[in-house]
Amino acid sequence: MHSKEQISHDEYQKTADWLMSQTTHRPQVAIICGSGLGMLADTLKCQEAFDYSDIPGFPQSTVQGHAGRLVFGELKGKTCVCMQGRFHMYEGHSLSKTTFPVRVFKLMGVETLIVTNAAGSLADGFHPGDIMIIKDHVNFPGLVGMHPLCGPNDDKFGPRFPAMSGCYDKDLRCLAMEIAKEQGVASVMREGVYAMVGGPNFETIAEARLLHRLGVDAVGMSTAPEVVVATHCGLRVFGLSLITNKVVKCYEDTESVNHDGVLEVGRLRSHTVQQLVTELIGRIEVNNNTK
Ligand SMILES: O=P(O)(O)O[C@@H]1C[C@H](O)[C@@H](CO)O1
Ligand code: HPA
Repeated sequence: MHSKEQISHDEYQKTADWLMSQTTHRPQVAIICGSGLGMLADTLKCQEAFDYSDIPGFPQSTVQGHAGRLVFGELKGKTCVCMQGRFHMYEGHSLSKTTFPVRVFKLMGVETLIVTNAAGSLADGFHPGDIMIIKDHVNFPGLVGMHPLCGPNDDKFGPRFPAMSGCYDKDLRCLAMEIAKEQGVASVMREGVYAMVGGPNFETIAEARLLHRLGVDAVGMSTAPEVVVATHCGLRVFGLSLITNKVVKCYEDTESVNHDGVLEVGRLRSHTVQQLVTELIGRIEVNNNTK
């Protein structure tokens, strides 16, 4: 894997220009769908969709539950672009490729990024089916230099040393919690810290215990690089983790997690997640996209 592959500004621009030549939609909000959460795109009206394989420069999705389609459309008066399928480091993509669409969205005029993922819970009191608003993250690969911003900095996107202290927008987190209360789903809502690990294996019990002791509430294999790149280029970010399983922390526990189970919880909670994200997008303040 080339974790430090460099992608030039021109390459991002070419993809953005190609997409803008193929659709008249000018998105204000981008959504990245996590495992089993691709149905978020189904809510978009006046859809135009592109297979990743047809988009110049786009990587390909290889994971079950990640369709590999970029869907444009309207939702509650906002123009959106939705990734039905994301790219993970463990698929062998470089981190630049993993986060490639985020910079393309920026160049297309997107202002707000909504990231979703499936995650296992470590926090006591979190259960499968709960929806965690991401308050902050621990980017484990990033801490050891497997980081999408490694290499020469592209000043056109952002500064060499970006701050990450407020990377999950506080107002959007409050708004989402308010909406959840109005929709009568407050009892399944949580807020917490997401940690990204490299995957693709699920955690050992010792790893689970370590993460728990470190104060991690939910663990997954994505999202942090996308959020880092989005924050670097000035996008406002909101993140949700759907808790699909409890991470096994006891040697006596006979339960074990698998990807089909992860996807199944996505299906079961699809309606709730859709309702929440739809209403949030409806209430997000955006400017006109003049690209
Ligand atoms: O794309 P996300 O982070 O939602 O996918 C999670 C992590 C692994 O890719 C997979 C494990 O079931 O789901
Ligand atoms: N660990 C890591 N990634 C995950 C999990 C998990 O338990 N569940 C869904 N994605």
